[in-house]
Amino acid sequence: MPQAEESARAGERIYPPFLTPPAEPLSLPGYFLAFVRNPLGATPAIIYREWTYTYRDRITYVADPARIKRILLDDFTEFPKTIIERYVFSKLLGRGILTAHGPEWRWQRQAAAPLFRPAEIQRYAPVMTAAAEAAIEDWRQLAPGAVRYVDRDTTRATFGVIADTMLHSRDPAVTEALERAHRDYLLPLSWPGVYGALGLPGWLPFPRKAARRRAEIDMRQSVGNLVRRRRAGADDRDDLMSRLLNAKDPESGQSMGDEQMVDNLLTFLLAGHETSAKSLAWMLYLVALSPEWEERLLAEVRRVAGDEPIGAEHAGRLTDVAMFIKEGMRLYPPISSLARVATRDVDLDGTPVKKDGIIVMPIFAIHRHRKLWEDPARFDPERFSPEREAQQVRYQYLPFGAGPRVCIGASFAMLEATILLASFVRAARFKVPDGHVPVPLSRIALQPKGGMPLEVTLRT
Ligand code: HEM
Repeated sequence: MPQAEESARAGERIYPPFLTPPAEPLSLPGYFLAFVRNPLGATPAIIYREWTYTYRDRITYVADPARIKRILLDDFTEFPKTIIERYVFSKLLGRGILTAHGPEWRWQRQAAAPLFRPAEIQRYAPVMTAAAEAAIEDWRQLAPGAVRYVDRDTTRATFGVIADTMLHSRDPAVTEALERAHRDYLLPLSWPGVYGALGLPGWLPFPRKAARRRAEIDMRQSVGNLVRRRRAGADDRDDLMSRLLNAKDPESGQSMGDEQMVDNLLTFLLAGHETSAKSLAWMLYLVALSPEWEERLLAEVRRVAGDEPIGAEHAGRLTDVAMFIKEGMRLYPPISSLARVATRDVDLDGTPVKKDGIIVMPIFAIHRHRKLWEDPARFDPERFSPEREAQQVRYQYLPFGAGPRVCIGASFAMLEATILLASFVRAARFKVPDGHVPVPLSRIALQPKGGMPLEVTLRT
């Protein structure tokens, strides 16, 4: 069974915890069980060192940047998203921007795109700064060194940011429905995932399926109420909600109905905070593991921002912070794999893939691939110094995906991570409780299993 390995330190070298992949190809029941427990544990070891690997004629793992470019960019219409997304998300996210295809996807993407232009994103910075300050304010109530599940703090902060920037609303009903969703929706998530991957029917039962369905209905209802209230009121705020309400499909001339609005708002609410929250929790863990980088980040933040609240005007100059964030997302990519389906029999530069075959791009493994990274398991933000980053191939580093379906929120997420991480490091010290080793667990976002407890001590 895969195990999280102890972080080992050899001098300055830090090897943060990893999940050992299965060395031998798994039997079908073995694959199924491993996937349900933790999809990362089903990723075969061979794909950490070879470019492709086909499992039972059905799933082709691809780690090669050139082939990935072809799938995600050059021939992207031939490799759409898979039935896995439909099984995992469709009742919740319907046919919104994340799950739709072709023209139906394109116009929704175009409708949302203006909100993610660089100038717009800068405007969201004060909300991000306020979210960081609020988390730090909570920590002020703690005794020095108190153990805190920092993933909960980062989740509260990033949820607040997305709700305030995209919806201008912190409706308690929406917050509660989404909090419950963590328990009832995310945990049984890998069941429909493995059904989709192995081509099994989606109606098969799985544990807590009814609770999951209730969570879906709950989340949709609470966001649906928001949409109805906005339609009813005279509200001219320029946010995601109003952009989407005013957008029109160029083919049909129709605007979005309530259901499609809910599809998209939920997509942004979930895609826009869960990933950022979990990656920030991993980054605070990495800060705690590396006193050297803690000092370096602190010195940079003080040099650039002094005691001022950290905002967009500082973010561009926080270059060590940016390197650290990129390395954090290399070792713990919030989305640990991407999947696409072949629409016809295809030869992927020597690797045959049958029509309807699933192609998995295992980002977690690609980010630790032996042919792509030197000493891949080592924590080393210097990999992302401008000189060394320039030598990387675009498609070897994929935290935000690539091609036309690249994460629309990538710059938003980078600014948010910079402001939050810089604010947190300047305000507090973090220590890993004795003997604690977090295990990476893939559930939409890559999370530390059971949460991320850290001892937090405010700097005076
Ligand atoms: C660290 C934070 C984040 C990470 C690592 C991340 C990662 C990703 C990845 C890998 C994809 C591509 C999925 C695929 O190709 O199958 C994606 C898509 C998407 N992300 Fe993000 N994301 C993050 C934050 C955000 C934020 C802050 C937002 C919104 C404010 C957002 C909204 C979306 C949306 C709407 C899509 C679907 C885009 C499309 O299909 O056109 N994400 N994200």
